[in-house]
Amino acid sequence: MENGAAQPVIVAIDGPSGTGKSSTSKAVAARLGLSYLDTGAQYRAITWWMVNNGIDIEDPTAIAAVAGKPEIVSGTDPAAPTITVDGTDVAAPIRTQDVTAKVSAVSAVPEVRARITELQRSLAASAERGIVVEGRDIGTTVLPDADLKIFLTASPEARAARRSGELKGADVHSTREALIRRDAADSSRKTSPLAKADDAVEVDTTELTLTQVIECVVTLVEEKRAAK
Ligand SMILES: Nc1ncnc2c1ncn2[C@@H]1O[C@H](COP(=O)(O)OP(=O)(O)OP(=O)(O)O)[C@@H](O)[C@H]1O
Ligand SMILES: Nc1ccn([C@@H]2O[C@H](COP(=O)(O)O)[C@@H](O)[C@H]2O)c(=O)n1
Repeated sequence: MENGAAQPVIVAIDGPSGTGKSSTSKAVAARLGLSYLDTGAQYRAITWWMVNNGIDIEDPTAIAAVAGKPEIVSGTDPAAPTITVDGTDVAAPIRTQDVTAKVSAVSAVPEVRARITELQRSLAASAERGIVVEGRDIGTTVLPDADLKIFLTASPEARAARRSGELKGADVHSTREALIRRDAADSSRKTSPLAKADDAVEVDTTELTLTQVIECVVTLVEEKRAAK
């Protein structure tokens, strides 16, 4: 590129729950001076709004009818990512067990996905230096032309152990069952299910430390940048 300015790089990181997408994406973006977008937080935010507004989350027609109402704003600084709904900071309430249990039903509604996908594409397009976007359908649907696509995996046992550590000793067995249930719902929905893009690099993180995963992804991004 002219004047030595680096071209923006778009990185898509997908995978099932608890594979390390958020931790990896945030760290990679911070290391490389890129923006960062947690798309799961956006689906959680719209779910939080539905619950708060008394929408029956078992009724896709009711969800579809109001999917355009909440204004969801994501801050993409990897050092301090933010998420607001109609101006309210929802970073904490979107992480409750209640929202986690309901988010797959809301995110399966095509009108919700269309709305959130538009937001994601617009944020990616405006990221001057590039962006790391993590989710379930980024490589397949949201940003099919991403420069680099990564699909993170890990055994259900490793993921449950990581999550229950995070949830201060939550029962590993029930955590594992809940992860598997959410992945099954996300993988089986009709509209842009959780899936590995054909051209994604799969990284199994079961036996890797978080630092090793971050190094692996940083190397892959740098290789792509060098080849651009
Ligand atoms: N390779 C790893 N080794 C050990 N722990 C890890 C590893 N990667 C992530 N973790 C830890 O596992 C937990 C889940 O990671 P993270 O939230 O990044 O996963 P995720 O894929 O974004 O999950 P979700 O899709 O449910 O949001 C965190 O506590 C994180 O610190
Ligand atoms: N691209 C995406 C990202 C997320 N979802 C849905 O949101 C849920 C929460 O995601 P977390 O990463 O915060 O755990 C997830 O279970 C999906 O239902 C999605 O559909 N597409």
